[in-house]
Amino acid sequence: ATKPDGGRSGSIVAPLVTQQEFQKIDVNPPKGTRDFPPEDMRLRNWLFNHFKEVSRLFGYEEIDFPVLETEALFIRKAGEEIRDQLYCFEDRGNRRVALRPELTPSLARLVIQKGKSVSLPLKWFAVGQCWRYERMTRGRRREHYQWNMDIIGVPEVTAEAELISSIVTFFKRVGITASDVGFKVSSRKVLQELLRKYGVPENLFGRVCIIIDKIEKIPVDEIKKELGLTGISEDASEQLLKVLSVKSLDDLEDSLGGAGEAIADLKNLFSLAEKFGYSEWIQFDASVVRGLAYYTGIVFEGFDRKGKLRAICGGGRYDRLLSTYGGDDIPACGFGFGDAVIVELLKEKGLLPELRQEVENIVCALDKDLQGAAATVATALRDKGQTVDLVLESKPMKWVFKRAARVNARRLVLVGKTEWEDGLVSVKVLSSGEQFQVKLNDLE
Ligand SMILES: OCc1cccc(Br)n1
Repeated sequence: ATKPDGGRSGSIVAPLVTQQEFQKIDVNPPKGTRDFPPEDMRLRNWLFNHFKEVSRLFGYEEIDFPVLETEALFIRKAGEEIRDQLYCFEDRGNRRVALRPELTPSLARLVIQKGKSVSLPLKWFAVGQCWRYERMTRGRRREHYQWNMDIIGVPEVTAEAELISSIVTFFKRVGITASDVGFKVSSRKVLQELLRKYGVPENLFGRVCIIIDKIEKIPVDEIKKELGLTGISEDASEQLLKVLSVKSLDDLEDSLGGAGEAIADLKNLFSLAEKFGYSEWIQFDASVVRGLAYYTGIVFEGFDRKGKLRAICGGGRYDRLLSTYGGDDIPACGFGFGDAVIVELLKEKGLLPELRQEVENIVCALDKDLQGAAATVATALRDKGQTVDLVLESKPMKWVFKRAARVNARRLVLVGKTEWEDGLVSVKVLSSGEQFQVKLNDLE
């Protein structure tokens, strides 16, 4: 019988780890994704903390959901880009799943799941990573983080007015002003009223909006062709495109032949903007449609007034989304705010914060048999809530001073043999050079 180790026993020779067992890996993250090393993570935390603090300022509650959802949650037959780029696959249980491309469908799912156990209105916020699978021809990102705030259960335009106020609050907190950024505001009820006027069936509404949203991205003949494919008459298409170039609410009222819901909503929003104190930030712009099929009313998007960047954020009312998932007919509105364009804008405005690592103390034993004592000192400081970088091995002082500078320590705490016997440690304040000895318990 062969020996258990295939005949190599006797002189036990540790088998060499042969080369093929090490396979050099690609240390870069997958295409279109990012790592967040400390300096990038500090900026991300700074940004997300502002998102979350503003949300809490407005009384919203934080929620979260899985980045993985069933694919069906995002399958809408409206020709949206977000659908074409869905990061979807079949899992090991042969389930069709997708990495979420946005957060709103998950929020809708959670509201329906909670059903009668939650009382309306709900004011929820989330900051979550969203994904798209785009051929990397354009070298664009496949993931970004989105800040969302949503109000569920309020049909009035006060909801949209408050959402815009929260974004304005964020901009002001990071130093962006109304001369840097504005909001284009419109209402899809304009398109809805026109489609009804031309007898276009309701079920085409989402699709038509997605086509119209491409107005500045593809030639107008292509837009007309795609509208024609939905069965809309040439005349109706002309009218739809004409209304998008309307420059004022009064002109819109004229072109719609009287004040319908769309005009009433927009007038109400503009008067509320005055009361919230952000009138200078918003303007009516009939060409804003947004690229998500489920919006049904007010839509808005934040833009940089220099026109150099893509939309900073966007949102609107989506009163039908919950019922399309089999939920009750609950009105809702919200926005999404990505983590990419805002950083480009802050960079351009010179508003990116200088964020350094900060540590109050670097603790170091002066010889290796005091390493335990140094651990005691570190723990005592940490128990007082003080941040400590503990030098974990015996190092020359030159090394310690270099590390103290690198971690931006405020002071150096040295544990020396003679002082420690008297319960003392030596402290050196690195900015002033001030030096003193102190009893460990008195070290604040
Ligand atoms: O803005 C659309 C979008 C969705 C998911 C991921 C990325 Br990057 N961008």
